[in-house]
Amino acid sequence: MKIAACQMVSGPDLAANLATARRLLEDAARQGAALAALPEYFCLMGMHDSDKLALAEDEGQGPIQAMLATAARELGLWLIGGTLPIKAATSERVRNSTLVFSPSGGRVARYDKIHLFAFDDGRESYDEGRVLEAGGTPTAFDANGLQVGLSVCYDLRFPELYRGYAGSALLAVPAAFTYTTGQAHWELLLRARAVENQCYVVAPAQGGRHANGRRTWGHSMVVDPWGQVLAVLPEGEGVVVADLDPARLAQVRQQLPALGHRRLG
Ligand SMILES: O=C(O)CCC(=O)C(=O)O
Repeated sequence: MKIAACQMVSGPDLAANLATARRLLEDAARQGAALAALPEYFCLMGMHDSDKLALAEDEGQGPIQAMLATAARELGLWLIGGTLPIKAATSERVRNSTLVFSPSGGRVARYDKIHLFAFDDGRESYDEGRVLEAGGTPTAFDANGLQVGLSVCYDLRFPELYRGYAGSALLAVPAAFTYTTGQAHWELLLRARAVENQCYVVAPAQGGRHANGRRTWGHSMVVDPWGQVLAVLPEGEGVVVADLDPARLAQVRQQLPALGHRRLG
């Protein structure tokens, strides 16, 4: 099964971002991908945190979700819809949500980012807790018999989330890592999650200079269960495609049966 990670440099214009996402998904399908993933906030890298509130959709409604469902159906893809803001049920804040659509266009899973990013090195500062409400439910879905565990960006730093997905064939990590932290940790963490859980990792990212002045690290990639980077795109818009080979997955787990040697839960 070919899997694709789409890299974007999203800006504040929703229509432009949706058009770019669609074009990249078409490219992924043309390259033979059966599953494609968009990055965190593919629909918006706004000028202010509060832009997310203005764009937030009710679950099951709105132009962003309509675009994802249509693209999945028309292109025949399992589509991991990066993230988009979904209105929280009981507060003014929003959830940072990944919605997954099957090739028939039906929504099969929703995962809300659990760990909210905060960073301040005196030059850059982020605090997602200002507008986001954290999710609390690890979520996996089944794509043609392959289990896929969901996560978002900063979640990558919390290995216990992925341990809960142990046995999955694939981990998905849509992201918008900062340039600073990405340069230091992105590949290291992705390869660690792949090696320790003996599975493939698909990591679509934001990568470049955004209209809001922010710079993201990019390096969207697919990693195999041995920790090898199969495909990577350093910066700018584009698609990376690699083969998820169930035989390779079984071989790694058989040769080094570490998943079966866990002693501490
Ligand atoms: O963990 C990091 O270094 C970056 C995380 C991030 O940018 C995010 O979660 O949006």
